Parts: sequence; structure tokens; C-alpha cells
Amino acid sequence: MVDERAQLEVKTLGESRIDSPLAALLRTGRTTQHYVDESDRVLLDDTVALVAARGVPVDELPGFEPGGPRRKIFFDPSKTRVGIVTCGGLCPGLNDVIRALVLELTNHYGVRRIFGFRNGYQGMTARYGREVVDLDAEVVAGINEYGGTILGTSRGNQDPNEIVDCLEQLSVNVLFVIGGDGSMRGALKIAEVVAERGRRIAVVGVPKTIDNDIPYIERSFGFQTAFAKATEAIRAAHVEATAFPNGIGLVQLMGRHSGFIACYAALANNDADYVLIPEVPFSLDGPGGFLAHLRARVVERGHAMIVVAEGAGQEYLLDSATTLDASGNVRLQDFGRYLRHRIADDFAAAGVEANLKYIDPSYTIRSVPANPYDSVYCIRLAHAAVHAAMAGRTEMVVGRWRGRFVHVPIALAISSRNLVDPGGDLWMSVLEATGQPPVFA
Ligand SMILES: Nc1ncnc2c1ncn2[C@@H]1O[C@H](COP(=O)(O)OP(=O)(O)OP(=O)(O)O)[C@@H](O)[C@H]1O
Ligand SMILES: O=P(O)(O)OC[C@H]1O[C@](O)(CO)[C@@H](O)[C@@H]1O
Repeated sequence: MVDERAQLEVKTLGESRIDSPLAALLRTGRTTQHYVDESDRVLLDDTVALVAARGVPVDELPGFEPGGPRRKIFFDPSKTRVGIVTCGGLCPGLNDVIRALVLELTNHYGVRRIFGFRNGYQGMTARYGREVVDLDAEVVAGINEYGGTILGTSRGNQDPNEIVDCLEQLSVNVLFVIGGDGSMRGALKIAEVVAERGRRIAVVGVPKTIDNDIPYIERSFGFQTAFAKATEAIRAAHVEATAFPNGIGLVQLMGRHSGFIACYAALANNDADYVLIPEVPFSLDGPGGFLAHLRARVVERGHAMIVVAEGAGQEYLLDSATTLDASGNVRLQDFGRYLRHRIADDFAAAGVEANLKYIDPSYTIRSVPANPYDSVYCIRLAHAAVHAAMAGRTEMVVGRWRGRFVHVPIALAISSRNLVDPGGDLWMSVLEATGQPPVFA
């Protein structure tokens, strides 16, 4: 566990001396009204002043710095070369972020050279053959209409030294990494190699996770789109379940460690009788277990709807061989499929009819384009990332904390995971909406 107090500083490559091309706009106070005081003094670089002004105790902003445009910047836009890479699993909104980075860099800062690295960190290594594309306003036009990422993505560890070689050879000054916690661990290593070599290359992350498991961003981009899409599967399974005698709808949703998608999708439909997530342990067997409760409910009401997060119930599948994906993440066993068989066996053993319909919408929910809410969020995150990088901030991700865009040191962003709190109000809402008992034991 990283000591949060030891990570209080967002790193900066040096003093910002160059007038930002945005300075004229900043002076109007129109873009930064919350950040400019009466004497037009920009408070952006003064965390304490801003925090005091807003009445948020400094203690509650460990290592954070407010996001937004600075009046002085570190990089000269006319000489700045930028790289963008997307890594890890897909997420709605990746193309929105790429497009917004490119447009903000070109339109507002006047950066002329932007490289897109193909297929994640792979595309930055000699081993896989470097794959670089030039990005400009024309190339990114309309890409936000599509799911996925125009740059491609990948899993699998790559040597950070090779990646920094690539940045040096292309004279890249700023690298934007759009990815999950693994990608941010990679970004940290890249920033460390950059520092060891005494280079001034800013490494700035835009956190991406449909699981909503990265801390300090309140909601990750694409999350709302993903759980909205998941409601379609729940609706379908529920319709099926209510149309057959003793019908049971079972939907498994993504969520490796965090059950946010399952909770939100279930609440949105308000048709689920049970939600099972990794954060709340449960027993399937015994008189107080899930199976007995489900059978009683189906007999009483004629149908039931279950939503499970894929990371739930993994302890039931421990006998299966554990495999890792290319990045070293444990490949989850298919708990939904296991549960489907256990339910069928349980009902058969009790001599009770069951008509179970199982849906796993899996990739369907993360490969769609972002909805308008997420698109707006993507643009704003990208703007914050560009402002941070141009001001020379490095080893940081853009976050959103207490309704504000902030800079968070990468080390802090990867030091913990955002989990559904079993004692918190989200889980309480799920218990209220489903009527399921708090414990299956
Ligand atoms: N511990 C690590 N150190 C250095 N690089 C890493 C590390 N973990 C992952 N990476 C790099 O980050 C990339 C993406 O990692 P990973 O596949 O774990 O996805 P992720 O960013 O966590 O996204 P998702 O949330 O979709 O899983 C990998 O290609 C790998 O090169
Ligand atoms: O099949 P892939 O691409 O490895 O990704 C699956 C994982 O990626 C995520 O979507 C994001 O981490 C998880 O919910 C899921 O377990």
C-alpha cells in the first residue's frame, strides 16, 4: 500500500514561463470563472488558495492539484510533439478522448505534430515493429461516432526502456496514455525511465475503465454508456423470465473486482430480485444460502431475475486451472455459467420446474459509442489532460474529485481500487430495490 502522504506532489518538469495561447481567454474569466479572483489573479497553481476558497479541507485532497488551463505553460506549442496511446480493454468514449486531445492541442494550443501509436504499448516497441500514425483534425473527424479506438489497443507487458527509446527517437515531448490501472502502472514506469534519463517528457494519463474501479474519478468515462447498454440484457432476460412458468432470468455483466455495472444496471431496470457482486461474499448452499432463497422466491412468485458481476463467486471455481491474460491479469472463470448449472441442479433435486434464460452481454456493452453524457465527460477529461501536460505536469492522471477536475499523481491513482462499499448507500439501494437479504450464509 502506497503511503498517500508520501505522494503529495504532482510532479512538474520545470517552471512554466511561456504565455499560454489561452491566456487572452483566461483573462476574460469566461473559461475559468472559478479559478480567477477579482484582481484577475489565476489561482490554478495555488491548491491551498483554491481549496480554502471552496471550503474543502486540504486534508481531503491528498496530493491533488486543481485541473484547468494555466496562464503560463512549460512547452512551446510550436515545437511540441505529442504521442497518444490507448491500452487495455475497450471502453465507450476512447475515440471521443482521442479526438478531443487532438482538437484541443491543435485548435487551442497550436501543436502541429501529434502521433498515434497503434495497438497500445506494443506499437511503441521495436519488437512488434513500431506503428505510428499522424493525427490531425481531419483524421479524427467523426471518430466519436464509433465504438472502440481508432488507434487499436493491446494487453501484454512491454519494456519501458524500449518505449522511451521510441519517444526519444520521435522527439516526443508529451505522451498521453488512455488506459486502465495496468496502463497507468506502465505509464509510471515510462515516466521513471524518462526521469532516469534526465529527459523532459510529460507522461499524463486519462483513466479508462468500464468497471469504474479506478479511484479519484468519481465515475469513469464510458461507465454510464456501458451500464445503460447492460439494461437491455436485463430487460430481455426479465421479459423471458416472466413469460414462462418458474422463469429465471440470469444476466452476467463485466466487473472484475468491482460490481458497479451490475449495481447500476440492476437499479436502472429495477427488475432484479438478486444482485451478486465481488465485494459482498455469499454462500450458495445451505438453508440460508442463495439457492434455497431463490427456489422459495420462484415458487412463491413464479419468476425471478438475477444480475451477477463476472468477478463474483470466483471462490466456487477454484478447482478450475487459473490462467493469466497477456498483461498478467487472472482470467476470470465463468461464474454465470456455473451458477446456471447449480440452479438447474438445485431445482431438479427439489423436483421444481425451472425455465432459466442466461444472457452474458459482455463485449456488447463496452464496444458501443459513448452516449452524450459520456462524450461530454470525455471531452472535459481530455481538455484537463492537455492543460496539465502543456503546463509540464507529469506522472499524473486527470481525475474528478468533489465535482472538480484535478491532477492526481499516478502512484496515488493506482494505490487502491474503487469498490462498491458493502456498508455504503449504493449497496443499500440495491438491497432495498431487490429485497434480497443482506447476507446469504
Ligand atoms: N505492472 C505493470 N507494469 C508495467 N506495465 C504494465 C503493468 N501492468 C500492465 N501494464 C501495461 O499496460 C497495458 C494494459 O494493461 P492491462 O491489460 O492490465 O489493461 P488495463 O490498462 O488495466 O485496462 P483494463 O481495465 O481494460 O484491464 C499492457 O499492455 C501492459 O503493457
Ligand atoms: O476479454 P478482455 O479484453 O481481456 O477483457 C475483459 C476484462 O476487461 C474489463 O472489461 C475491464 O477491465 C473487465 O471487466 C473484463 O474482465
